[in-house]
Amino acid sequence: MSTVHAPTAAPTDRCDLDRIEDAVAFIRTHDTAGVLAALLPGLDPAERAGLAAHSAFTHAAVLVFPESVAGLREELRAGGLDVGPVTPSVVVRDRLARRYGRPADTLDVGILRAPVTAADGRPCEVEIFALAVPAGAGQDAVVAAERARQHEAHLALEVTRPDAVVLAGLRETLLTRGRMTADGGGHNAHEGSTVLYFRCPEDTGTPYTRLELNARGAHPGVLGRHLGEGTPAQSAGRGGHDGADGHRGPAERLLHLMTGAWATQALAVAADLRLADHLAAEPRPDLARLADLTGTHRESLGRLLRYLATLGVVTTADPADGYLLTPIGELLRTDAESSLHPLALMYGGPFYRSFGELGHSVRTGREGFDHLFGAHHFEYFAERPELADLFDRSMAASSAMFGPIPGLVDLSAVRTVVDVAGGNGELLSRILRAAPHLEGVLLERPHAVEAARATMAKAGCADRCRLEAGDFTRAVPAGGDLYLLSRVLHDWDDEQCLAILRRIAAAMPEHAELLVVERLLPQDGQDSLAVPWDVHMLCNVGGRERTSAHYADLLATAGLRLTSHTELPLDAALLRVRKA
Ligand SMILES: C[S@@+](CC[C@H](N)C(=O)[O-])C[C@H]1O[C@@H](n2cnc3c(N)ncnc32)[C@H](O)[C@@H]1O
Repeated sequence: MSTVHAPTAAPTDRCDLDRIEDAVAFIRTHDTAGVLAALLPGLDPAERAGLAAHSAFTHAAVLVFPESVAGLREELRAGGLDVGPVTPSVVVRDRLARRYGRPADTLDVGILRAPVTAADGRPCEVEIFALAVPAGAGQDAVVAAERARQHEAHLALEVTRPDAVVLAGLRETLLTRGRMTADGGGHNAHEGSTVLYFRCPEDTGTPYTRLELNARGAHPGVLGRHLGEGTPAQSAGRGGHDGADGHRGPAERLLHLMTGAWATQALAVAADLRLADHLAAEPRPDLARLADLTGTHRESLGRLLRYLATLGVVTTADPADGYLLTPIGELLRTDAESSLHPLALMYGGPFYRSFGELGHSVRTGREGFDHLFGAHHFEYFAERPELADLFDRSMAASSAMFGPIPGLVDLSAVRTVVDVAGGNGELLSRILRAAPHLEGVLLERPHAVEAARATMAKAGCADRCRLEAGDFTRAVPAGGDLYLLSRVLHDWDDEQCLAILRRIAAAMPEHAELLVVERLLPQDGQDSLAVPWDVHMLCNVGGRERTSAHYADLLATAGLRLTSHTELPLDAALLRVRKA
């Protein structure tokens, strides 16, 4: 296929056809070694050659959204791609259903496969997952989020002579040297094969976010270890990194869990010393140089760096050659986009001290923060400008979760957006920037309004945004077309949430929509950042994380209706709400 041409009045969106075309071009220009170089830029040539000797590139996969899967097949065939018959996809359909809280039977996902020759002349395939989106199907949010995040785009390797030792070695190299994360897998008894899924590091520079490693036969030992590896959140939570924990016994794992607070403090000290900034400013500074730059005790700093290396924050082949930041460590730079530097100081500072009062919270149901500091954290921070500023910057640190929101909502008919407790204005400014016809109103407590003013000015939206100092339990600005309530409800118990939601419902005109951003507790015991953050809310704030069903109940009691929810980055979700 030279180009995928959409026929006139093509039902399939051009961007989807481009994505397929890109996948075909990727296959044609890559052999196995090329795929490994693209996905694993951190590997040295010998490691890459070792992997390439035992595996072969088999396919590139993308997810697209035609009006009909059969129609897409015809378009692709007309464009010269030799597409085989459509087969239904259960795995991707169920993943989409779980991700977006939709019934699986409302999602029609088919698989199309077409042969494409790889750069080395070997036969490969492009694998096209197609979710049929007929006009008016109400799948806009799913389509927008998947196009933005490309969860299903992946590359696949086949282990050429699979045995348990080879498979274990490949897996180990991908996890430890390739900085990939275990992301599930399974044994298909019907096909007699084992598949291990990996999530790629974020800096690969390809649109492919996952790698699939297929091996003929059953490999229960390797598969069991891979499944036990868990998600990145679990790995971070237990203080280990990469694949190392998969090989630890129960006592070692428990010791790592028990000493998680040491990792919190090591990160906070690294942040306080601005180690990441120093490591980024010079090529591979060595220990003596870093000790000079940070004014620290050289030998002790070396010991801290060794610990940070085991946490996956810095790396060094030999300390004498100097230290480098890993992609995780890069996020501690103060100038990184969505830098987590302020959060490292917050979780290692005031919230570290108050988390020591968790026992009090569990025994009494009351906040550990108030028990230690004598005031609710909002009051305590409000009276201490330095802490209030750190809190605002901490909230901004996880604002990556807001990225897809302007693309998920049709803003064309909206005129006024009201952000209730909008914090430093990060979310509202992103929405105002995305649609220059919009006017914004941001309600905040008096001490927080100045931070929002600075954000609006920086975003060039100051003249389109009114800042109101006020209290959402007393009044919420009326007459908006779109209301935002981001990371507010989790700060409060159900009774207080109802008071806030009733104020908002009273202020909303009939046509208005409310967007709620929160982390959702999983209903099925799965891992999510919402789970540890729920305990943080209990101890430090007096609020809680909730399931979508819990939010739906609260909203209904306040005269509102949850219409859908969509995944956002960092395990957050966008809940879309209308008046009941
Ligand atoms: C967790 S922050 C979320 C900020 C912002 N919406 C975001 O997602 O970044 C909660 C915000 O609620 C504000 N807040 C707390 N009580 C309030 C009240 N009674 N009226 C208005 N805002 C309040 C706080 O000042 C804080 O900025």
